[in-house]
Amino acid sequence: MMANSNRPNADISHVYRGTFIHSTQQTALQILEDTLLGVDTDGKIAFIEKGAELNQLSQIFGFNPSEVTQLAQHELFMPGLVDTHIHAPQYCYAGTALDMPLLQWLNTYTFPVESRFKDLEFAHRVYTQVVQRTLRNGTTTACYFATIHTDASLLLGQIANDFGQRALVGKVCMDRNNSVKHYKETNQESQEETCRWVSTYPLVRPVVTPRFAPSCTGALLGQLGAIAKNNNLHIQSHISENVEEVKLVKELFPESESYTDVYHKYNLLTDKTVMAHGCYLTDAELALFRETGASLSHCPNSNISLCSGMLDVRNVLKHKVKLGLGTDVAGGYSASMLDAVRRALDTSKVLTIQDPEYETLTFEEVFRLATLGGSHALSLDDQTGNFEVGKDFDALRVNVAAAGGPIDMIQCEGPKVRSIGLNESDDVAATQLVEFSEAGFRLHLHCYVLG
Ligand SMILES: Nc1nc2[nH]cnc2c(=O)[nH]1
Ligand SMILES: [Zn+2]
Repeated sequence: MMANSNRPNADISHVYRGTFIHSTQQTALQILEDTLLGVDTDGKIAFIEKGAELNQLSQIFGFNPSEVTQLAQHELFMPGLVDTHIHAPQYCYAGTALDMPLLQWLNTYTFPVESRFKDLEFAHRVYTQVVQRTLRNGTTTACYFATIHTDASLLLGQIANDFGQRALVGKVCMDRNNSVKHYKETNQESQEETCRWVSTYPLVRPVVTPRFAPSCTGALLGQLGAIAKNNNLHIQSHISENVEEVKLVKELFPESESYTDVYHKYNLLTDKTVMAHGCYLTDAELALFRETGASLSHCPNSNISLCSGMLDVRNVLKHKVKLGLGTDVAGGYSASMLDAVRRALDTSKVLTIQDPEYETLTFEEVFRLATLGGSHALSLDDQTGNFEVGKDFDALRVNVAAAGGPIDMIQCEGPKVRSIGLNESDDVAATQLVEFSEAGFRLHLHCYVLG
C-alpha cells in the first residue's frame, strides 16, 4: 500500500468502496475495481487504494471500517464532466434556429436573444434552468459565456455557486456590432464593466471574455489582455470556427499573420486561455497554442449543427495542445456532455470515412477529453478531472442497472466486453441528481449517466 505521506490533516468524512473509473495522463481509461476512496472534511481525496488495504487504511486515517459505503454491483464512480464552452443565455433557444451559418446565425438569433438578459428576472429564470440541467446531465464544472450585462453575469455565478457547480463565468465583451442596435458596449463601458466584473472575485471565477475578434476593436482586445495579465485571470473566446469568419478576421486585422496571431498580439493567449472550435487552425497556429500553453475546446455538435467545420482532434493532440470538449449551447443543440462525447466520436469517424488512413479517436480517448482533458484545458487539473489524492472529490455515481433507467442489462454469450460504452438513449430524462452537502462539501450523485 502506498500510504500518502503528505495527507491533509483534515479528518476523513466519507469512505467509498467499489469500482472507480477515470483517466490519467498515461492511461485514457483506467478501471479500478474493488477500490477504497477516502474523502476528508474539506471534500478532498485523502486516499485511493486497493480494497484489501481496508484495515491498514482505517488505522492510518482513523475511520471505522463499518462506516464504509459499499457501492452496489452495477454502480461505479467517475469524475464529474467538464464542459469547457457553453453559452448560458443561449440555453433558452437550444434546439432551435440552426438553419444558418455562424455569422448570420449570430445576427439573426443570438444577439437579439442575448440583449434580453438586461432583464434580471428573465436572466434568473434561464440561468437557473441551465445550471440545473447541466448538473443533471453530469456537468460538475462549466466554463460559461454570459452576455454583456455585468449584473446578470454576476447572477449566473451566484446561481452556479448556490447549486454547487464549479463555474468559470465570462461577462461578454463586444464594442463592435452593427446588427443589433443596443447589443454592444462602448470601448470604455466594456473596460470598466470588465474591471467591475473581475473585482467580484472570489464569489465567481471571472473569465475575461472578448466574444471573438470580429466583435472587438484591437484597442479593446489589448485592454482585455492587460486586465487578464494584471489580475492573472482566465481568458476565453472563439477562434477559426467557420471559413467566412476566418476571412472576416483577415479583413479586419490585415496586419496580423493569422487569426491566432491577432489574439497573441494582444496578450490573449496564455496558459489560462481556452479558445472554442479551432477547426481551421494551421499547424503553425497550433504550434503557437502549444508555445503559449493556450487550450482548445472541441465543440462537435455546434461545428456540425452550424455547418462550421470539423476539428482534426488527432492533429491537435499531435501538437500537444491542451484540449477539452464543449457543448457550445446553442450552436450545439444539446446541453449534455455525453452528447459531446458521442458527437466527438461521430466527427472522428467522418474523418476516417473521408480518409481511411485517419486514426479514429477511441471511446477511451474521448472519455478523457470530457473529464481530465477539460480540467487541464481550464487549468483546473490540480483540483478536479480525476481521482488523485489532494484533488476535490468531484464525482458522478453511476448505476447502470437502476430501475427505470435507459439501459437494459442483457446477459449474452459472446465476446467479453471489458470497456464501457455509450448508450444512445436519452440521458437527461432518466438522470437523477441527489445532492448532499454534509460535512461542508458537495457531491453530485447521478444515476444512469453511462452504460
Ligand atoms: N458558436 C458560436 N460562435 C460564436 N462566435 C462568436 N460568438 C459566438 C457564439 O455565440 N456561438
Ligand atoms: Zn461558443
